[in-house]
Amino acid sequence: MILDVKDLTMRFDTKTVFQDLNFSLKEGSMTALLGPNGTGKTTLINILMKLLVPTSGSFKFGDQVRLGYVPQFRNIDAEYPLSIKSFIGLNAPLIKTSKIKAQIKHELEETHLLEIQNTRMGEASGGQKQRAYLAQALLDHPNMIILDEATASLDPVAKEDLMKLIQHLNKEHGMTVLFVTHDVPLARKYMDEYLYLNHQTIKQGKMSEFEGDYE
Ligand SMILES: Nc1ncnc2c1ncn2[C@@H]1O[C@H](COP(=O)(O)OP(=O)(O)OP(=O)(O)O)[C@@H](O)[C@H]1O
Repeated sequence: MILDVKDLTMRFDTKTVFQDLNFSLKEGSMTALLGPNGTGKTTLINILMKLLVPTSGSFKFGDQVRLGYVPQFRNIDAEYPLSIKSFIGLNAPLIKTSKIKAQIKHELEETHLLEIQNTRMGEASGGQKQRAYLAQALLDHPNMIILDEATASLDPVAKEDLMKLIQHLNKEHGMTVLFVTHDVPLARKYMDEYLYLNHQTIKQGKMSEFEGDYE
């Protein structure tokens, strides 16, 4: 197991977001974290990223885990001056040795951004910006990535491109994927398992057996 969650409970003041969540993720799995608005998906991710402390319960990552996090791309100002390449390099030491330059180039290739590396982030499309965030995360050589609504504001083609890239990382590099989304059809197409957070509890199963689209 790459992640084991035990009796995890989160309360804000008197509001219980979820109670006694139990689940685990297998190494190399592709899991969609689904659930209606406000059921605590982001809260759960923030706990796993150690940005929030749970009220009770625990979780444990496998000893070898290197966790990467890909946020939903922000509305970067059209005037934002950094190129795609420089933006990715923000997640690397300031002094760019040849080794680091080679790593950045590798991630530009991996995320299909090499040819447009000098485009300003402000001018890049939503899909390109989202792939730049992914490339930033990949610089840390993660073997597990958490993506928070990474396809939410992308057009259909950009969505498919991103999902194919994630699929490639999973199949070719054995990356474990936890993908927060509201897009059930997309999850059905690309994910193997689901975690469904609702009514303060979580259900886990095979994506092909997920019933309904809850929206
Ligand atoms: N810091 C906080 N203080 C108090 N309540 C909070 C805090 N953070 C989140 N909440 C509440 O916890 C609940 C879960 O929020 P969360 O953002 O985790 O849901 P979500 O499933 O990610 O929603 P969405 O799908 O809309 O992104 C919400 O009712 C929210 O108002």
